[in-house]
Amino acid sequence: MTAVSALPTAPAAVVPAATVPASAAGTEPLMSVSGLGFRYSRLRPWLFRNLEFSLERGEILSILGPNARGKTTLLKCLSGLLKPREGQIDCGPAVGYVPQDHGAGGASFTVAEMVLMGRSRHLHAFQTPRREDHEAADAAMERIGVADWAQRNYSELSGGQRQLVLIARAVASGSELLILDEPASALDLHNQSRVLTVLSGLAADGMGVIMTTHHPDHALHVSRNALLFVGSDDTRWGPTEELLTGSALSAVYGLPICTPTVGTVSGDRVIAVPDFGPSCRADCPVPPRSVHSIPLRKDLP
Ligand SMILES: Nc1ncnc2c1ncn2[C@@H]1O[C@H](COP(=O)(O)OP(=O)(O)OP(=O)(O)O)[C@@H](O)[C@H]1O
Repeated sequence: MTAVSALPTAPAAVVPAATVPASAAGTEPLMSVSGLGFRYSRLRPWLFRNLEFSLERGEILSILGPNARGKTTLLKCLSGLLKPREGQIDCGPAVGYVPQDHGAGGASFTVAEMVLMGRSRHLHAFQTPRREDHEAADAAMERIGVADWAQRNYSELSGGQRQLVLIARAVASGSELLILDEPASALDLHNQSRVLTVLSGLAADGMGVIMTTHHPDHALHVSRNALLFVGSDDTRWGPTEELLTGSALSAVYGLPICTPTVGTVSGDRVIAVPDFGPSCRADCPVPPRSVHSIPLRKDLP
């Protein structure tokens, strides 16, 4: 296992995993990962190496990074769908995995049947779902807000609706650890809020949640800790506000991003605002006030 100290020096509060206390409360982490590395073959580059983090009960960990950097691959390793090339994953509970691909395939199941499938790990082969399985599925559909579609055909739902159904299926599974690949990517603003609220509620109930997201705002909103893919051998884990700074996000995504604190109806929030550049329409009512220089990845502390 390569020592974490081999990583470039991280910002002061973004401490290397090995020095992070397992838990302020002294409880066992739900999942702990050390020295994790993966590449699809010897001929392909490493997507990540020396990856270290842990997740406690009641925590939502957000994973961020550019496209094709290896986030889905990491989730598949954490869910047991892919075997890491190196390192170790210690995980006690069963994991509920919600994939990124929401294609309906040729399936002609109802929403209720799809959610009930989440109970399969509680059943023997060919066993008919019991009353408690139906109750768990119904409760999950109510919680996620998809109960009204119970008898609709899953394949006829929109992408966003299917995303909510798959989250309900994972909730119905009763897993203590949910791993979700971009759970809010196809959702409108109201449903993004609904999913973040549901995930926060599950965490408040003592579950652990790991999700990928392309929305720094979502991470800042619900996650105490985040994991940021900076480069193939530079993956950082730390407190969200201290990891997802404007300069770090600008360097990772290659465009100026600032992170102001704004007042909202529910309190002050740190948000991430990207500057999409000269594509801004000419009659934009607020002229740009300053030109940011984008820090390069190599310049990150
Ligand atoms: N089965 C596979 N065999 C070989 N390469 C793969 C396989 N699956 C994914 N890859 C490659 O691994 C890299 C990382 O893919 P991955 O889906 O993990 O990225 P990601 O960070 O989740 O991307 P996105 O943000 O676009 O969803 C990509 O270059 C992808 O083409």
